[in-house]
Amino acid sequence: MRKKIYIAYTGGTIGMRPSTRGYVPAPGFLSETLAGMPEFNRPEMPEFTINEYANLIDSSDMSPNDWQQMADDIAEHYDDYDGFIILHGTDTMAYTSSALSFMLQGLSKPVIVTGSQIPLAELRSDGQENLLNALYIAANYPIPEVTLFFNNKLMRGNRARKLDANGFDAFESPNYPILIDAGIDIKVTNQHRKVDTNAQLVIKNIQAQPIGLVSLYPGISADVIKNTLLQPVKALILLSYGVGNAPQSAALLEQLKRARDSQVVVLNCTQCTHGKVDMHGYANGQTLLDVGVVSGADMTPEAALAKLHYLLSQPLSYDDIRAHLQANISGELSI
Ligand SMILES: NC(=O)C[C@H](N)C(=O)O
Repeated sequence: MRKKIYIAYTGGTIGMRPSTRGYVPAPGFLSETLAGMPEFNRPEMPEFTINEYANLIDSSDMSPNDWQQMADDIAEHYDDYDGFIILHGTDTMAYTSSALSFMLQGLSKPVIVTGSQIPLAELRSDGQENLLNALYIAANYPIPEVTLFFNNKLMRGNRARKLDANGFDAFESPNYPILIDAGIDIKVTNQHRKVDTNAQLVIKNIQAQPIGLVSLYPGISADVIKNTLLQPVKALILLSYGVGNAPQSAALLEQLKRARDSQVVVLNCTQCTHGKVDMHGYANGQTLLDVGVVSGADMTPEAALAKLHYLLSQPLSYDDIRAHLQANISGELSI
């Protein structure tokens, strides 16, 4: 029997059409375009249903409320389908796939987020290949995780990053092996979660949380951190240098101490694309540990932000949040 896949269409370039102000999402346009592509209805392909969202958006408009809408949508249709695809813009796709990896716990079915760099209706679009492969993989190589499919690679959703604004190979998984390499042969790399048929889906709700994010740069003033902490925020992500280093500025460290004293979690992620934070390596890193900064290890900034939204939405103490940040919840960090 053909598998049944549910497609939640949220917007993004894949379904856009040109306007006088650049590409915009257009209601009905994606389904209309797909109807003219017979390969989607070949007998090897699964059956699919498309739920086009009422408000199709460029993914730069995504917010945690939209993540919640997607999680609820999947929960509502979970028992009726064999797998789920989320069609999404590429700009914030890695944030959404990270957030959903924390929100959808106990998955026994695949959830694949995908989209394209050129609209499906245009010549040379990558949308057809991305969606066709995502559907085929959801039906035939079901991995019970939130994943991101792009340019023949299936990646863990909370490990993926958009690293190329213009190319078709826009996403990478810098700190974790890809899960499926969909070349001439489809190679499953065995780095994924295994199906547990007894797993029960549990939705963890997220409410938008006030989170600050500061990228360090030579000459940064402590006032930048001070002003970010005034917003107010419940957590601050510090994008530090290398293995987690920051300037030894007394004024800057004072601000981080004040954050700790007012129970604002400070999470240290590296500006480097590859590798992980280890604040024990240098004295400059050690001073951050001394003022209570938590290591983000090899988490991507996207996963770190989503994880903070997720943890701050739970009834957890400051110490609990610090502990959970350093623990592996959904495969987002290597310990
Ligand atoms: N390629 C894309 O989908 C980019 C678009 N701006 C979006 O994220 O919705």
